[in-house]
Amino acid sequence: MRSIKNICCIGAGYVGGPTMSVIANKCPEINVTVVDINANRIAAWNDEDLDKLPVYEPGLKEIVAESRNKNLFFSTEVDKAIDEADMIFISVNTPTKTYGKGKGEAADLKYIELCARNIARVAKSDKIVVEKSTLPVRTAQAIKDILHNTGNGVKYEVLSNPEFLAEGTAIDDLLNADRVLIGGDDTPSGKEAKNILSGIYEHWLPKERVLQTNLWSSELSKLVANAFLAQRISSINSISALCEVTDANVAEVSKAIGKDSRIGPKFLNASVGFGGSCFQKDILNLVYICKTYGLTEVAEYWDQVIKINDYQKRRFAENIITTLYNTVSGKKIAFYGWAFKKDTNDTRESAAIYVADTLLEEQAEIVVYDPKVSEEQVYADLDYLNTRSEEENRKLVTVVNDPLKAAEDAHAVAILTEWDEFKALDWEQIYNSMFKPAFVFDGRRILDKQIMNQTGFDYYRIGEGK
Ligand SMILES: NC(=O)C1=CN([C@@H]2O[C@H](COP(=O)(O)OP(=O)(O)OC[C@H]3O[C@@H](n4cnc5c(N)ncnc54)[C@H](O)[C@@H]3O)[C@@H](O)[C@H]2O)C=CC1
Ligand SMILES: O=C(O)[C@H]1O[C@H](OP(=O)(O)OP(=O)(O)OC[C@H]2O[C@@H](n3ccc(=O)[nH]c3=O)[C@H](O)[C@@H]2O)[C@H](O)[C@@H](O)[C@@H]1O
Repeated sequence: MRSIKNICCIGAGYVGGPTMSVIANKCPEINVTVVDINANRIAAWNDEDLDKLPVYEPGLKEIVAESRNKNLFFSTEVDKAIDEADMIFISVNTPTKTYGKGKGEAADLKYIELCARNIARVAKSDKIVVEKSTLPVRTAQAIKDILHNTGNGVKYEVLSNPEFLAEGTAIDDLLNADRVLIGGDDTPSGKEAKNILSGIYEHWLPKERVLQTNLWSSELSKLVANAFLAQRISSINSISALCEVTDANVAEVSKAIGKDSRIGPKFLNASVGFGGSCFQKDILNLVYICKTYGLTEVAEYWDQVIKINDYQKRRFAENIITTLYNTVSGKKIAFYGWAFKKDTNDTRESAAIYVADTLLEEQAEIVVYDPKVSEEQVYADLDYLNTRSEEENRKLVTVVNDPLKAAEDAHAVAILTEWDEFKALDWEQIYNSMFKPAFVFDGRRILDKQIMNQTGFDYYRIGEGK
């Protein structure tokens, strides 16, 4: 079996960066070069100050510190890294299309195609090309078509190796993956390529956790895994609405049903709605694929997961408005958290953005505090929605770096992200600094209801009557 000396990964984002750092760390005999066209991102990956890495993940900076410039390199020299590599991971973004056919649903594959064409143009020796990005089922066919039509004699094997890490726990997820999935052709060279990639993961994972399948099962399994996970959240969030009007408690319901080993306890936390760059995008993509094959009922079934998620975000915002005597105009609302979950600086599709947008339409004033999200990012997220002018967003929204300051003279605090530090805040001091009645809307159910009520707050949380 061929041995791999050089790996190149195209795309130094939330997946490419952490995944390649772990591979380099666990496979010291392999040189790993992560390349990106975004020079700022590469400069940040190379920054001597490890707190400036472009991705915040617990445990990441330690791994980067151990391996960087030994066998882990970050570079903008894409062609050079492709040329030198035996194995090339494609880990570029695959966002939802914002134009043309499939707008708002299909995955935009232009970056993937550019990578394939770049490889076809540059490669002079045989390569294993690995799809790491999440892709619609059958994308590997398009990649093969591009690679196999160069006429220059270079041979390629295309593998699908989707990534299952979650942000905030990426390093732990990579080091202790439930499974690694490798799809490829069942030809002798396809099997050899799958075994070579399996061998890389077997440096730190038991062999039985590395699954090999055909290409299409692997591509589709990634979309299905995300759809099932998101479906659990929408299921429990739909029940949270029912709990609020029946005096049932969603946490008690989650616990009760989760004890059934057939259901299991994970991913049953009711929330203000799931966010993140992938759940919505991947389900929309699944819906689009089903429609393309004429599977209308299947498409509608999965679309409902998104609809409930939109409903949950809207419901949370509308509850704030109704509770604050049907008007938030000119009222100050402190947002605790902007990231889509704790322990990440990523804000893509964060529920906070949409809750803010609804409240801003009602002329609320919002003060945001998030320990890892910058002021520019908050404004960029709101501007991207195009609901109002950039000036208005800056007039109505302030970003501060102190949670106590955010709450000063506020009418309400809304908890949008479950950062641990919010539990340890001096809530009595917060109460004293706010307008009365002082409202707290806990979209993450992280605070103790009894203590909050004793402190004097009007405390509401998702999935429970007051
Ligand atoms: N973010 C996550 O937690 C997970 C993401 N995924 C999937 O992984 C893929 C990547 O996601 P992220 O890392 O979050 O995206 P990202 O947006 O953080 O990173 C992608 C990077 O690719 C670069 N890029 C785009 N086209 C390029 C080209 N032609 N040449 C060189 N660089 C190029 C971009 O500049 C960007 O830095 C997506 O398909 C996503 O669905 C899968 C599992 C988890
Ligand atoms: O393909 C991807 O991008 C990744 O998507 C998710 O990972 P991620 O979005 O990073 O984070 P999750 O922990 O899944 O959380 C997603 C959202 O759901 C919310 N959530 C999660 C769990 C829960 O019980 N309730 C809930 O509201 C979180 O707060 C967050 O907003 C999957 O968990 C990963 O396996 C997958 O690789």
